[in-house]
Amino acid sequence: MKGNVFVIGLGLIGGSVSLAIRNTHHETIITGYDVDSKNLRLAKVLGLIDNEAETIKEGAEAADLIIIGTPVVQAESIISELSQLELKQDVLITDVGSTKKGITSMAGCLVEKGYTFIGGHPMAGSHKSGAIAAKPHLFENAFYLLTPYAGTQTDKVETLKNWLRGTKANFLVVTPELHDHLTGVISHFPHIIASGLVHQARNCHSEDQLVTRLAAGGFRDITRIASSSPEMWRDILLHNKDVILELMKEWIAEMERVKHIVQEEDADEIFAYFDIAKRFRDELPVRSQGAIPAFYDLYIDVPDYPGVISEITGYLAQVNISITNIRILETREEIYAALVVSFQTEGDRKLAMECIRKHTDYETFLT
Ligand SMILES: NC(=O)C1=CN([C@@H]2O[C@H](COP(=O)(O)OP(=O)(O)OC[C@H]3O[C@@H](n4cnc5c(N)ncnc54)[C@H](O)[C@@H]3O)[C@@H](O)[C@H]2O)C=CC1
Ligand SMILES: O=C(O)C(=O)Cc1ccc(O)cc1
Repeated sequence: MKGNVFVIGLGLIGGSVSLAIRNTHHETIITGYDVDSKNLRLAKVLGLIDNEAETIKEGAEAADLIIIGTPVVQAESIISELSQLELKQDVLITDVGSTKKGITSMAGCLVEKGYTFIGGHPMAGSHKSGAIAAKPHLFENAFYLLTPYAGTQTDKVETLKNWLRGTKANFLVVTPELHDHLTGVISHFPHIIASGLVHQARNCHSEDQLVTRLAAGGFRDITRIASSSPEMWRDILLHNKDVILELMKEWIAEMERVKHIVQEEDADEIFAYFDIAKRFRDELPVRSQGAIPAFYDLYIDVPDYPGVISEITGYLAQVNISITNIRILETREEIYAALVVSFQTEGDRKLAMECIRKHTDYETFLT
């Protein structure tokens, strides 16, 4: 497609969307704006955008597509600022925020002026931030939820999908209310629980320092999302307060039930609690990306000898496979493997597994 795209907020998400558009629509000019002038400069140097704008007005009034890539709280004031400007009448305005009800309701001021606002949420990301972390393939196979303002023509939604097709994401149109409920269940609330588990370990740590050593393996994995940006999660919780409070009520009731069956030593009910959860989890799709980043971890059962890590990384380097993380499991209780190597994509993990199998007889596992 041809035209002017304006991206406000060139962090991990705004920058990644910008790159995906740049890689697909070669005749498009992408202008960027960021309150952090160093980050804006970096976005230009890294090729995320073609031009830098000094103000929102400068970029917005020439734009055919405006993407708000800022945190959710700032997105609301930017929407208000946009509604005061003389935008092109057929401009499309979207955002990337993790919550949709508040932002879409705020966008009423744009709709009143005849502009089209379609809320957006590409559901993939990481704990990294800023232009430096942006990647064109961040959203590949991820869900990209769209929440058009009531009454938006479907051809506008199709035009937005066309602009965004380079993300290679799976688009789904939902209402802002459904969006906030679903993401509350599968993304926002799990972040509270992950942080809660870390708090519990921290409290125990003050009594017994051994807890941090024992927490190295599985505990680290299930609480990984607790290392995400505290600012971002603060804003998300404040924006999705009603849903979070409702889920918390249900969670507390469920925990009371678990407490009761443990107290009563009701073995059948305790078994059913785990069994029902296991069955539901085992049936969850594994192929597409969900809101919480996938692991792409490969477990390698290596013998314990000095130099084994460089042996493995050496084989992977020979075939140019990049590693994002490598660690040794201190306990072997759950899976019979000692080295965990993480990759950026499923493809890299598959190649790595073939490579290790070719060069060694170490067993490899996916979880
Ligand atoms: N990080 C993640 O994994 C995901 C985040 N999101 C959502 O995407 C949005 C952005 O998050 P990230 O890209 O991770 O954050 P980020 O911190 O990497 O980027 C945000 C950028 O917005 C800029 N900014 C802040 N206020 C601004 C303003 N008033 N005007 C112009 N620029 C401004 C910042 O300087 C920064 O460069 C948030 O709403 C978040 O909820 C959505 C999906 C995943
Ligand atoms: O980095 C994390 O913790 C994630 O779970 C990724 C993520 C964060 C926010 C979203 O709205 C969607 C995905």
